[in-house]
Formats: sequence, C-alpha cells, structure tokens
Amino acid sequence: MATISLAKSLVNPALKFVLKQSHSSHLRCSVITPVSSLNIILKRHYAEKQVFERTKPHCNVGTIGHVDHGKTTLTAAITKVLADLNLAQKKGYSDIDNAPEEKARGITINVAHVEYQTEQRHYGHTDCPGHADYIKNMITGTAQMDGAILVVAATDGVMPQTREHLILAKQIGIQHVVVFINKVDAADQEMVELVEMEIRELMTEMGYDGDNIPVVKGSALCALEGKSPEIGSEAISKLLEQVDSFIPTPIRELDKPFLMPVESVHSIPGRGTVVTGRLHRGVLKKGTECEIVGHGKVMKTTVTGVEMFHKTLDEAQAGDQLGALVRAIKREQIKRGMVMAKPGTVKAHDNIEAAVYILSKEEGGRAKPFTSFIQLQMFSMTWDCATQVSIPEKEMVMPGEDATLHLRLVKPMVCETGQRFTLRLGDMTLGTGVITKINNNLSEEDRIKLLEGKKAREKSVAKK
Ligand SMILES: Nc1nc2c(ncn2[C@@H]2O[C@H](COP(=O)(O)OP(=O)(O)OP(=O)(O)O)[C@@H](O)[C@H]2O)c(=O)[nH]1
Ligand SMILES: [Mg+2]
Repeated sequence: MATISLAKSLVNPALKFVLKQSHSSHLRCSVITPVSSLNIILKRHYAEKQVFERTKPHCNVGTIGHVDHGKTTLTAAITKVLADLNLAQKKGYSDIDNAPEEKARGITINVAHVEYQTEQRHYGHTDCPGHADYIKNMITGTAQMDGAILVVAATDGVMPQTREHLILAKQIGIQHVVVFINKVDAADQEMVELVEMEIRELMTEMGYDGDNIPVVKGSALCALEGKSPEIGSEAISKLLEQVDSFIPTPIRELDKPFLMPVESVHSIPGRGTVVTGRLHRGVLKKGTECEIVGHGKVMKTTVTGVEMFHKTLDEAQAGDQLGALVRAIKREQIKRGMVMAKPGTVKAHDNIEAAVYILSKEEGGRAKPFTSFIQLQMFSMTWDCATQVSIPEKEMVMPGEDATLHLRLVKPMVCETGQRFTLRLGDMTLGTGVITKINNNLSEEDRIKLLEGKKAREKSVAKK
C-alpha cells in the first residue's frame, strides 16, 4: 500500500518522471530525472510519511574506540550526511549521547541505537556513552555487531581503549572492522600517516588483515558542522562505502546447519519420543538425520515428524517453537540441555575460555570479589553445568569488572565460540559472558581431580 501511494505521490508531470511499482515492490525510476529534483520529492515524501518498508538487507554496526576520539560525533555525522540524501533521520550529538538506559539481564547499559540506510543496506548502529558501557554491551551482546567502525583520533593515535575494544571485538568474533581516523582537521599530514601505520600494525597484531583493512581519514566534526567537505561529508560518504562493501551482510540464520537446544522430552503413546525446543538456527525438515549431543552422550537418529501448535509441518525455521518426533530413541535417553543438530556440526566441550562481565552489586551481582577455584553454575542454551573458574590474568575479579576466565566444566556440554552464557552462584547471577576459545577436552585424570575438588568443597560448605 505504502509503495503504491508513494508511486502516486511521485508522479509529477512537470518534471516528466514516473515511478513504477515493480513486482518485487522495490521502486524503480522509469524515466531518469535530475537527482536533485528526485531528492526534493523524496524528501517531501519522507517528511510526510512515517511508513518504512524494509526492502534492503539489514546489518548491525557500531562505533568503538578510545574515549573522546569522536565516536558519538561520527555517529551524529553519519546520520547528518545520510539525512541529506533522505536515507536517515538526522540525530544531534545530544540525542545520541543521552541514550536511555537498557536493562539486559539485570545489567544496565547506556546504549544508543541509531537507524540509517545507505543505498545498499539498512543499518542499526550502536554507540555507547562510555568505556564501561562498551565493554558490557560487547560481552552481553545487547546489540550484537556484525561489524565495527574503529574510531581513532589522529591527534592521539592508538590509545589503551583502542586496544581494549579491538581485543574484545576479536575475541567475541567481530571479524570485520573498518577504521576511521578522525580529527584530521587538527593534525598534520605526517601525523595522520603515522597513526595509519600504527593502526595497521595493531590490527595485524590482533589477528586482523592489517595491511588490507579499509582506513578512511576525515573529520566527523567538520561533517557535522557542514565544513570542509573533502574531510567532512565526503569522508563520511567514503567511510559508508567501505562499511557497505567490507562488512558482509550476515548469513541469515536460516542458511546455517540446524541446531535446537532440547527443552523437554515426551513419550507419546503410539507415536514415540517427541523432543521440544526452539529452533535456534537453520531449517528442520521431516526425514532429516540428526545428532543429539550433551550430558556425555552422542546419539544419531532421524526426525520423522515436525509439529508446531499440535499441527504437523514439513519444515520448521529458525525461531519456531516445535516438537520433533525422533526415531528409535527412548524418552529416558534424552535430557533437557542436550542439543539436537545436523550430524557433525556440534561438539561437547569441558575446557573453555571466555570474556566475562561480573555484575556489580547494584546490577544484582554480589558485593565481594572472587578468586580462582570458585565453583559456579554455568547456564547456556538450555543446559547448566557446574564449572570451576580460574582467572589467568589477575588475582581476583571485582564486581563491575570484566575479565578473561578459564572454565572447566564437570561434564562436556555443547559449546561454540561466540556462545553466550551466565554464571550463577546459588540463585544469584554473578556474571555474563561469551565463549572466546575452546581448548582440548580435559583428560580423565583432570576430570577426576575436578570432581574430587567439587565434592570436597560441597562437604566444607555443608559443615559450615
Ligand atoms: N577537532 C576535532 N574535534 C572533534 C572531531 N570529532 C569530534 N571532536 C571533538 O572531540 C570531543 C569528543 O568527541 P565525542 O564524539 O564525544 O567522543 P566519543 O568518542 O564519543 O567519547 P566517549 O563517548 O566519551 O568515549 C568533542 O569535543 C568533539 O567535538 C573532529 O573531527 N575534529
Ligand atoms: Mg560518545
């Protein structure tokens, strides 16, 4: 409907152009007109109508980088440059920097979500007001980024938080980073070149392709204030071109091999065993071979039926809550917490590393720090498992801090890098994290030690 009315409102005989509605509901211009005239009319149209039709692929990006290097100014500048092309609503600096608080799993994060479009794609853009919010946001995945824009001020070069954000980006699996060297209005050419070299070196050190990563130089402030277009608006356009081409559109979850964490298992007389859960990714068809993994077991079976709301269907898609009828497996053999997946695509692990944010007391965490050897319960997908924690880099972790943790699970459970989880102690959530590395599974000897330690600790807790 919106497209038809848009087409009608754009038919302007005086300008001799017509917009036709194509079959795919995209708009096509059949007679080319001066871009400026088209812009004026589109501008009028967008000003009148708030209806938005999603016709472009979506991608989530965000600005990262050291404090004061210009992340928020750049975010505002991007919306300004695109607003001039009717591809965004202009956001002022203060609209972005006064981001409302978001409560993700009891963690308060100040994060601004800004929306804009290029000719190619529709974007969700994340900007946080401060360093602590960036760290929390990246770890908890409040706005998971498909790619990031690293902002580095030419006046300062690489600074501690440039490094820290980049390390975390790499750990949590952000594979594509585009660099914007900002504040070139306030630095000389030589300095800008040195900063570029420094960044490329740092990116290589972090495991990115530092030599080929796009680096765009400009001034967000000039773009925002409409000054010096060559380092202002034109640099922003260049940056957006790089973002469009260098950060790939994320693979839709439907294209990935299917995975369903098991929520419950039922035995239906006359039919067999039904496994229920929400299809996490991929497509599940009747007749598909699958593997059920977890709690120390791997079982192969075939899905002989898929049901949703008690109706059968041929194919369930990621996001669907479903029941899957499985062949020749008894109810007792399957447990909540196992994962049903395409054979060979998932494995159970018990020795992992993770980036974790430890909640402060105000966020619902505990007041005390913790040290290595604490035993916590790890919750991920539908499983939970006792895990022993060690802290490789520090003596202890304080509430409100982030840390790299080494986690040893008392039994192997399905884990993948990038998978998110929470850590709990009793009924208190202590922290939340993302798996960054999978190590070789524990040896039998190590596992026995781990279990003995667990028993000893449980005894001493019982005595107290
Ligand atoms: N000269 C110059 N100053 C700039 C430029 N971009 C931003 N600034 C200034 O740098 C300061 C910090 O900019 P912000 O955009 O707030 O930086 P930020 O990275 O969002 O800072 P935090 O959110 O606190 O980490 C402000 O005073 C900006 O006006 C630029 O291109 N040139
Ligand atoms: Mg900011």
